[in-house]
Amino acid sequence: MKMEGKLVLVTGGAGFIGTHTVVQLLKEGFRVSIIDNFDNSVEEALDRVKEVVGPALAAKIEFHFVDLRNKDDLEKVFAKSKFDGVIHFAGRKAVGESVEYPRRYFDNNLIGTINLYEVMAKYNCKKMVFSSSSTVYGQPEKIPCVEDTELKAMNPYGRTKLFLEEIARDISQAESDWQIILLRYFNPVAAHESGKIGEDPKGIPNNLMPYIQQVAVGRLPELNVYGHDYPTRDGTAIRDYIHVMDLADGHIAALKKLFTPDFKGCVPYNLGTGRGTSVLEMVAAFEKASGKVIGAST
Ligand SMILES: NC(=O)c1ccc[n+]([C@@H]2O[C@H](COP(=O)([O-])OP(=O)(O)OC[C@H]3O[C@@H](n4cnc5c(N)ncnc54)[C@H](O)[C@@H]3O)[C@@H](O)[C@H]2O)c1
Ligand SMILES: O=c1ccn([C@@H]2O[C@H](COP(=O)(O)OP(=O)(O)O[C@H]3O[C@H](CO)[C@@H](O)[C@H](O)[C@H]3O)[C@@H](O)[C@H]2O)c(=O)[nH]1
Repeated sequence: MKMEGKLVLVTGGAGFIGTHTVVQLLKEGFRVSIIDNFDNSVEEALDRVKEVVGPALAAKIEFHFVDLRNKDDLEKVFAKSKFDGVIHFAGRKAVGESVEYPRRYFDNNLIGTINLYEVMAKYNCKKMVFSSSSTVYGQPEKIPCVEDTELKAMNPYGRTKLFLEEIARDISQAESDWQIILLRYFNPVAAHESGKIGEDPKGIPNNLMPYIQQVAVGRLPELNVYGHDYPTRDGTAIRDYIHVMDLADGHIAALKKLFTPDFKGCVPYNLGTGRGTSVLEMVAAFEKASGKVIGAST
């Protein structure tokens, strides 16, 4: 299907998954408009995206420094351009922080997304790919989880994702012209092969992979391995890690599906590999690939 020239709005496009997805969107022929408030990213990430894609494709990116909670600013972006669809990454994502400061998560993730739906409706843009998370399955009794596994969020961050999924389902149920895909990511890791973009969160990383990376380059002294008595092969917790470029391609596939004439309603898809890796296996794989020893508390 020809995507040449279609204009996609990418919220949170300066972030980890956003930057990698923008690269793939441009390569597929889309034009990209990015909204970000640099809450967890830096402007340089967008310069790096431009370097990766080269000047011809870089000319197809526009950027708006906007916080989604500011509906007036958001409206100005929609008033300027007619978007063919939206990929919505923007939000906060740290589970621990969400337990300590739940209102931050309700404010950013819920209000920001509700504003986005309102403005999209007003400007008749009704195609959305939404960043959900495998966290909506809580601690599933049976793995691998499939899309109709029971949904059960276990912390404020997870609850925002679950609420936002319910909101998407309610909107598409009530208004049949919406087309929404909910992508439930497992654990995104790694970086673009150029090494020019990657995962570089502000402050001390919450996630395993960027933490290991910062130990490798000497920014952090050692990795604390959380938990050694899980019922797993080496006692450390197992996750399903998916390469961020595969995840980015998953967004292109989802977006293309929204442009097929027979797609209707709101549909969830898992984005993972179906394979589990323990924390210690992840450390060993990183050591092998990088040639560096990762100091880890045992
Ligand atoms: N990385 C993961 O492990 C993971 C797993 C499952 C789901 N997700 C979801 O995927 C999405 C993207 O995750 P990521 O890893 O790229 O995170 P990220 O923090 O790197 O990117 C999010 C981007 O959104 C921006 N942002 C946040 N709030 C905003 C607001 N109110 N207005 C405008 N911009 C705002 C941030 O500055 C950042 O650039 C998030 O919704 C996250 O919850 C991530
Ligand atoms: O310093 C660290 C950091 C993590 N871990 C462990 O490493 C594994 C992976 O942790 P992390 O990268 O934080 O992933 P999750 O806890 O699975 O949470 C991520 O994956 C979820 C499902 O996709 C998303 O919803 C969340 O936003 C995202 O933070 C877990 O067992 C952690 O206990 C450590 O041992 N030490």
